[in-house]
Amino acid sequence: MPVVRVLSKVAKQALLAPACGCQPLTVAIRNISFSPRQVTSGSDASFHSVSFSETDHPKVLITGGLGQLGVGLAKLLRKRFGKNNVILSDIRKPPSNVFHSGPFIYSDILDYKNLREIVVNNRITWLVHYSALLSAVGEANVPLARAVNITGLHNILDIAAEHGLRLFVPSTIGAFGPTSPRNPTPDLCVQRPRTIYGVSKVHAELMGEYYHHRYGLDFRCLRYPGIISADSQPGGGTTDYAVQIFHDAIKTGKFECNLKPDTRLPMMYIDDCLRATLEVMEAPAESLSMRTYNINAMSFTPEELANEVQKQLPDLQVTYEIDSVRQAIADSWPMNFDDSNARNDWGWKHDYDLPELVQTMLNFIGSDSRIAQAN
Ligand SMILES: NC(=O)C1=CN([C@@H]2O[C@H](COP(=O)(O)OP(=O)(O)OC[C@H]3O[C@@H](n4cnc5c(N)ncnc54)[C@H](O)[C@@H]3O)[C@@H](O)[C@H]2O)C=CC1
Ligand SMILES: CC(=O)[C@H](N)C(=O)O
Repeated sequence: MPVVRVLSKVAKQALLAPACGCQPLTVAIRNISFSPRQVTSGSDASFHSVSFSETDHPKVLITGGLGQLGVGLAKLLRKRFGKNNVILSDIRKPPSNVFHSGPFIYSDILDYKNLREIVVNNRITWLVHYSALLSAVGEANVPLARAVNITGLHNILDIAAEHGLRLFVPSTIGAFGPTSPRNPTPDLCVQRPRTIYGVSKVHAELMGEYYHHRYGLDFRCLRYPGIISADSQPGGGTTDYAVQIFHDAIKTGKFECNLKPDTRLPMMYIDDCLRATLEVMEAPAESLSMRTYNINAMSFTPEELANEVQKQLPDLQVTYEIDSVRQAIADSWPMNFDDSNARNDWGWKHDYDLPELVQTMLNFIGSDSRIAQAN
């Protein structure tokens, strides 16, 4: 009898066996046609929560952790759960300050066995899956984006379901498209994105929710707006202009914007984004009426952002040289994001609006460049 069928039979017998106080048999989801963690539809979502009663803190693995968001998230989670309880991973070589700030491990999400080994050997309980190719770089390399964002996600889902992990996968405003309502965009509406990035993120939302209902996976997902950060560079997205303007304003006093001046997009300062991520991961399962939420802070156009920066740096010169790929993407994305479900269900509240964002970014980058000049 083929191995798969033997495993399937053993697992079925284990499920059918009378209650004996034994641990349920955990069999790799990949090797059988159903999961021992399978639940009937309509069952209480709170059943799915990983219990931390045996340990004070979750043990967290962050994939794709050397991008714009991962290092900041590791810092926040390490403050809360302890340095050694949060492992950053990526396929890139970490800079020395990151390498020395806490555990770092090589992990290619396309290597399923390596992922499983990391999860098992480190007794991981939470997985934050940040690896991805963003919207603009995804359009430049569709086969790679498809592999990382879709095949990689399948590996992550299977590992998380097999090992009973709480799984966070970020989605994005890019999961909506030209036929979605754009002003505002609610949680539930038509989603027909026109980028491989958007298609892969809708796929991630649906697969995560499916694994939640089918296998009891504790899947949690936030659709982030464009994220703005001072100490980490964005990885090739459509909203990158809103980070670059601060660096150019301070370094050269000139900024060439690749989107039209009136392109309105939802945006958020990184501290709000990372705090939202921690909050939704810590939210009691019974407070989550959904598993994928929009979160928002502000919406602005390049012109409005430039005007706000010019209040502090009046000499800043802004010109526009439109990138047609990015502009087409931005024109299909939400202009305003409705995040009322996140606010009602688990108390989401942003701290930074446009004036605070601009002040914080200029202070941060300004003090960095003064230090660099002094050295
Ligand atoms: N930064 C933003 O504005 C937003 C980000 N998000 C999502 O948040 C997550 C993190 O975003 P960022 O940090 O900005 O992305 P990023 O592009 O800066 O970083 C992604 C990381 O994934 C890594 N990676 C690529 N292929 C990999 C592989 N095969 N195995 C392991 N790692 C691999 C890269 O080396 C990179 O460090 C992504 O899933 C993104 O879609 C969602 C909305 C907005
Ligand atoms: C909004 C995002 O998902 C990202 N910053 C991008 O522009 O691709």
